[in-house]
Amino acid sequence: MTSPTEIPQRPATAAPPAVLLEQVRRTYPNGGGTVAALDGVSLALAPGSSTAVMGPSGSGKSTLLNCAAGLDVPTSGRVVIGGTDLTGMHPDAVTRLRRERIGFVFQAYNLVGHLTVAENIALPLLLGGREPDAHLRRYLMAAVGLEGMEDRLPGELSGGQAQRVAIARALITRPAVVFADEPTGALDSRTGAQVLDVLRDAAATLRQTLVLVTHDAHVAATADRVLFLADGRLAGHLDAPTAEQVTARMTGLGR
Ligand SMILES: Nc1ncnc2c1ncn2[C@@H]1O[C@H](COP(=O)(O)OP(=O)(O)OP(=O)(O)O)[C@@H](O)[C@H]1O
Repeated sequence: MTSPTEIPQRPATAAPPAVLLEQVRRTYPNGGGTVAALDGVSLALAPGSSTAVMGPSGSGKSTLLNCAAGLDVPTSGRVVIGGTDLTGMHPDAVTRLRRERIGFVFQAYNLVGHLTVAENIALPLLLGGREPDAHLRRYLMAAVGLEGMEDRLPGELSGGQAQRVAIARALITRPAVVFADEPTGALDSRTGAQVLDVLRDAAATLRQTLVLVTHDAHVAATADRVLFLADGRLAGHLDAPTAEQVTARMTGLGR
């Protein structure tokens, strides 16, 4: 098993925010008018920090993640990833930036059914014309507890194992920022907790910035900061909170 300390680290520099949002607004057509899924959200996330995003259903959490990760385009406002402004960028350039600097873990795993575990993990690199780093791949397989399962197909995996593959796939490009949208939402609570430990430990080892949407106060309480959304707007934050504090704040938001 490869020691995490053998993985080359990103240099610690006085870097710009890993993620910067300025007055981000995203509207969708709704009947004759529009609905604002995000209504002027501004935030800055420090490199290497972990942030949980919480809020009632429909408050804009997924829209926030999708806009911040370049998967969706704000109607107005700016998204800046590690100093690179996505505003007005050609979609191909956004795709490249996403492949190189952003990892995304979805609730539904989104693995490619006819590719093996090893092929799924290597996919983001192969799509970008890069070869997987064998050393990092071995480290990630061990870190997510999938050693020996390289040749399995997604259909032969449990939900927890599939999400571990998705995590390894999100980290194989050594992204600066990892976004996870309810990554444990489809798992039982014990498996979910294990998968989350894997994600947190690997992100910390690789010094990645982690942004996580969750409905679980215990999960949120493991982050450095919890951001609360209501009706598409930021409705406060808590730093290093307990699960009880998070639950109390969510209750205050009407959940
Ligand atoms: N593609 C879309 N077209 C129209 N409306 C949308 C679209 N995507 C999201 N919305 C609306 O925007 C609002 C925010 O949705 P979003 O999925 O971001 O919320 P959420 O907080 O992630 O919700 P949940 O916790 O239920 O997943 C909701 O009112 C939703 O109906």
